[in-house]
Amino acid sequence: MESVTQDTVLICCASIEWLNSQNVAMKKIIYKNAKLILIRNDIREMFLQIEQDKMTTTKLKLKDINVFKKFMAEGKASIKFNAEKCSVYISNAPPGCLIFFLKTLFIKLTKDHAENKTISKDEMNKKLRSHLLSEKSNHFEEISPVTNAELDRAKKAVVSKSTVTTPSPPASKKRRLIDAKGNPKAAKQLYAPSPLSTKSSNGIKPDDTVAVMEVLNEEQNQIMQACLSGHNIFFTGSAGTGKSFLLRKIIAAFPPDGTTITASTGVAACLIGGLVEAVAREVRRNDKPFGGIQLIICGDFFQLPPVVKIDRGNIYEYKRQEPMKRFCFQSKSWQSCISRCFELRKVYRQKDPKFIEILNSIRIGRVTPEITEQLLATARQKIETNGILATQLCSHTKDADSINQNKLANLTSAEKVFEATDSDSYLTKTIDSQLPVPHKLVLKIGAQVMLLKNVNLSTGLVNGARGVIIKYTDGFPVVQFKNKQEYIAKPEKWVIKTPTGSVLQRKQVPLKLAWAFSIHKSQGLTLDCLEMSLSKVFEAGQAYVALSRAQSLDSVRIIDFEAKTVFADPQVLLFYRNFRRQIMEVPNYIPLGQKKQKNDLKRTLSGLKLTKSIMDKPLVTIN
Ligand SMILES: Nc1ncnc2c1ncn2[C@@H]1O[C@H](COP(=O)(O)OP(=O)(O)OP(=O)(O)O)[C@@H](O)[C@H]1O
Repeated sequence: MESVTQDTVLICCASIEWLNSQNVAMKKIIYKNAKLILIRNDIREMFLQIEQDKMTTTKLKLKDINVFKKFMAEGKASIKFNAEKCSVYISNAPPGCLIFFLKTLFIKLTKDHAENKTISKDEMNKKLRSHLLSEKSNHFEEISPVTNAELDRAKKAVVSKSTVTTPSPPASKKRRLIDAKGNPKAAKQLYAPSPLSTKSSNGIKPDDTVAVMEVLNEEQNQIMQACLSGHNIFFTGSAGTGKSFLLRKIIAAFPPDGTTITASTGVAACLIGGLVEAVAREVRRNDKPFGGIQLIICGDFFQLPPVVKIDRGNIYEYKRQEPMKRFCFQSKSWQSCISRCFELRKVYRQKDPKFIEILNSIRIGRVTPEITEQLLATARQKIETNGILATQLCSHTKDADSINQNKLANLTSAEKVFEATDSDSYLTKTIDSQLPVPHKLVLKIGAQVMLLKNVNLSTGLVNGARGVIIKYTDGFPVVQFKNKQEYIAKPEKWVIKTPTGSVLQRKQVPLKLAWAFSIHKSQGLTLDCLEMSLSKVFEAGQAYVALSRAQSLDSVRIIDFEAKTVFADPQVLLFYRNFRRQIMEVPNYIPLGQKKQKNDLKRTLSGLKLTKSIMDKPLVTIN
């Protein structure tokens, strides 16, 4: 399917249904590969044009409409045209594109509504009359990009709840998250910039809103463009370089029906690399790798390796070899399947270059006496503020679970249980294994918790923010965060797609007990205030994962540390050494964030004639 990045065009499936006066469906047209375009006529009325193969075209006037966008994240929405008595049902749209398409629609209609208010009825009639009498044929053009002024006006319209001609559902029906002081949650979704561009594709100049922080950087944008042009991609990068952030944007840029999300570095990926790759070619009768299915693989192999069960009779056991193959880059088809590799270089989670240097060194298993000294010096620092205790990161899950249970039991306040609503109650365990949010959440006043959703980036209410339960309001827990912000935690929705393509959903209060986590469970998180004991870590990359959750050395307390427990998997070190070499030798391996230098590309690195720029990078060193 063609990928389009403008916010005024949407590629999706669309069906249009017309009703008669008794609200019975009279006619239905289905467009499997529809192109929806926002257009205007000569008198600036807005229309939705629906076409397929530039042949069949339907134009519907965007006036007196209702937009239903509850399932936008699944690539679905519908627009009801009240005057025409018809509805357009959109499905299989890339969710990111759908959000921006509807956002543009909303902003433009808000602007038109404001302008129409200032034009008298007489003026309007005059305009209409001259249009009808004009001999020119009816002329349509695509609407212009959203401007700053339009954006500002639309924001004000949201705040003042003006909804007369806006495409949003009625204000009373809108889900409004409020903070404990009764302030509405920022309407961030409507104003987040396009996930497909480094700056908003609308030409909206970044301002100081929440959205600006979420724009793809140049490195990330290069990867996005490579994905959109259909290449098989592998992208990597150290902790905090935005791999998960980018992956979410990539997922949002593809139509949901043809997109499956699976484990990236795990055993599943290994198996896929061998057996399923061949099956895919056979089934699809296509000799290209994976039968032509586009692969986008992302991960940092220096972080925790996949957990491999090696019991007798286990399906992973039968092909076990020494050394054990547990990374997807070890599979036979890796070289043939992946056509482009990228490495993200800009670290976002940490700002302090010294801390980043320490982390880079630990990542490859290298610990100097200075690093040990710096880490051990944190044992004495006080990191607790405003009643928020440090989260303890444990090397073993059972230690973390027992800390949380004991601490909760020690609180004297009454217990309150929050049960999730799952779309399929028989699949609760499957949902549990895929989501961070528990099915059953037991809280008490005084419980230390962590937020599991981005609620408001500008006020620091983000995934991973640490807080404490201070009271209940309307039955919902009120959390006070480290920065003293208060927030009423109402149920939020999580949607996951299983490998078979079915969609599962959970609604739950977005909190989790946070006195302690296992290091394995902390993967992927950014944490506020951390305490860890690193003398018992047992796995390659485990110390690196634990330490790299922190944003700075000031927010972490390392109780004990032994250099010998820090190590990297030799196979991973080898992979990255070759990866770096290939980056310099083969144009398909793209070093991001630096200009390609002709000489560098020509220069071969055999005989270890490494260029200075490579020598400076810790990844090429094997201890
Ligand atoms: N382009 C960007 N602009 C602003 N913030 C960004 C950008 N990219 C990523 N971030 C932020 O950086 C932080 C780390 O991102 P993310 O968790 O995606 O990193 P990661 O590479 O997946 O880390 P890890 O490997 O440790 O899981 C997040 O808070 C994310 O919002």
